[in-house]
Amino acid sequence: MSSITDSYKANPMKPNLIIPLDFDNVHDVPESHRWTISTEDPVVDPATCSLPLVDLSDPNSTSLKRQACEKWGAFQMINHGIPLNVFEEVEIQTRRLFTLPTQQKLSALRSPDSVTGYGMPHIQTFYPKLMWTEGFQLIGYPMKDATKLWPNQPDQQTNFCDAMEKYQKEMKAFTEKLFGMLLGSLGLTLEDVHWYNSAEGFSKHIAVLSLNSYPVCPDPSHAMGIAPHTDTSLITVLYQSGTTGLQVLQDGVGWVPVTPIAGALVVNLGDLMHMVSNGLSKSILHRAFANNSNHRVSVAYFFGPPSGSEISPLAKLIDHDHPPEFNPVTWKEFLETKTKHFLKAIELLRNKGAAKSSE
Ligand SMILES: O=C(O)CCC(=O)C(=O)O
Ligand SMILES: [Fe+2]
Repeated sequence: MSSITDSYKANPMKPNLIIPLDFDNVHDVPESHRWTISTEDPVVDPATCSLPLVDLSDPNSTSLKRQACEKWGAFQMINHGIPLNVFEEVEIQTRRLFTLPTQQKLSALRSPDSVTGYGMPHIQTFYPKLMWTEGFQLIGYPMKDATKLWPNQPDQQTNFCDAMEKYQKEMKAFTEKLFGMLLGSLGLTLEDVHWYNSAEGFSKHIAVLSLNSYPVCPDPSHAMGIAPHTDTSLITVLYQSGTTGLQVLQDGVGWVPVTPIAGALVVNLGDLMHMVSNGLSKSILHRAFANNSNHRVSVAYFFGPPSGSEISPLAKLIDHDHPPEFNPVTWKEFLETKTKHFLKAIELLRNKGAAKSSE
């Protein structure tokens, strides 16, 4: 954990960019938040093109998973085995947090060089217009922030922290399994992953939980909920609370809306998965919009390796015809590169020699 924080310390966010809009007191989209949404990549009709849907209980879904990794870098999944009340409870607590008065939420404002607390996503740094969102990030049991958010409500502090702890526990067990399954679809096993073997399995894995809020917006076509980005994780599991807004970019097709399916979760494959799979698994570019009738919330669990582990294409995927596409890097170094160079980070780590030798 400490070295993830160090990566943010190296590139702290401008303090004024961390503070979300005072959503309680706006009735229009201010100029600072008014986006011209490019139509270069059109939004496609979800009836004609949609993310793959993987039934995790289906033993024959391996090739679908592989295709989802390679072609999309994302999928929805059903029959994941996580009880629905876990999501209901995390959604109730998430909404409870974001409907607090603005001043109350600001009492838990994230500091510029930190990972956890209330504020705008780090990617705000890379866009000239402000986003129509607010977030709260946490690792573990967030009692320090809960006492600031609900200073006179010890029961609420505990209920919030307990729901978040339970959710992270479920997600930890689940993402470990899912990571193994996705490796399996690429012809690999957990034993092929050096940091899995050297760090007592997954016990030192780093994960961050991000609660996202997209308040009702008077003019959603001129506002951006969360701007296009790839996740820095190995895998991200996203609960999108039954509200539309998420879109993924499919090359040559356009922005594909991810229509919520009751009980389903979205999986995004991140930059680290792209690198360890030697480019086989796509790191998906995605964005999300607010809407003008419902307050959209989402809960993203970012699953990554132990912070000091070396990220490099897995040895089993490398041979004469498949040289390593990326130079080895620690997660800490990658995060530093990403917080500085954003979407160009992956290209900066590309092994230029491999590109030449495979030409
Ligand atoms: O709210 C969503 O659907 C997407 C959130 C997201 O992309 C993120 O937290 O990284
Ligand atoms: Fe994301």
